[in-house]
Amino acid sequence: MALKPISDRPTAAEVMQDAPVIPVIVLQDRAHAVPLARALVAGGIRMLEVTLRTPVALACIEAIAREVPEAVIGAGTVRSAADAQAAALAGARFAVSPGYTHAVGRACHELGLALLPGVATGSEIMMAQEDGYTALKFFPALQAGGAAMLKAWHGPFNDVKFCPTGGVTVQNAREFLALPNVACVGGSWLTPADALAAQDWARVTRLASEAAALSRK
Ligand SMILES: O=C(O)C(=O)C[C@H](O)[C@H](O)COP(=O)(O)O
Repeated sequence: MALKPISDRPTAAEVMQDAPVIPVIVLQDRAHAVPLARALVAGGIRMLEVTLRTPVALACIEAIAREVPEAVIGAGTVRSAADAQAAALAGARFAVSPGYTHAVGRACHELGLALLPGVATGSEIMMAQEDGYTALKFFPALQAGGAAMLKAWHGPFNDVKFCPTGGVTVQNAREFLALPNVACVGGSWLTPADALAAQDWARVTRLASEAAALSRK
């Protein structure tokens, strides 16, 4: 299947629309970054979020940006302006944050870095909207109210699109993806720690293909 070309600087909406799932990746080993990214791309998933949770995360982002041009690398767990700057410098083309602050919003805006800000309440949605963000991550999705919460938000916030993340699995993804205000979901299930440790890239490709085939409304 021919994939659509992606701009150098995708918007947050473009990041969310590319595939039904954004993989949330935790890398412990710099050597895993490139083969893992290639395995995901081979399965049809190219918007990749590497979380800034490990000491090798920025080096992994840099390696993927340099060596896997078919992927669009993003940084997750962006919690400060400094995180956003480091991610952009490493080559990240989008950022995902677990919560929202004006400082993170401003930094990403100034860097020209697409941001999917994390929100879990109406007030946080309003803060992000005030700063011009309308493509948001709902985190932690399952724990903060799940699909029922998104249905309730669709009334007052019907101009916002969400990427629910946190507790999403291949089993419950369909329920989220069927909602009109969900553009995609995020999750770590495509890149299980044991598959990475075993360097079982074929398993990652299978999980990615299965995720890429999930249907959206
Ligand atoms: O690291 C971050 O920036 C986060 O916001 C957390 C992740 O999005 C979730 O940990 C993914 O959740 P699971 O798919 O349930 O593992």
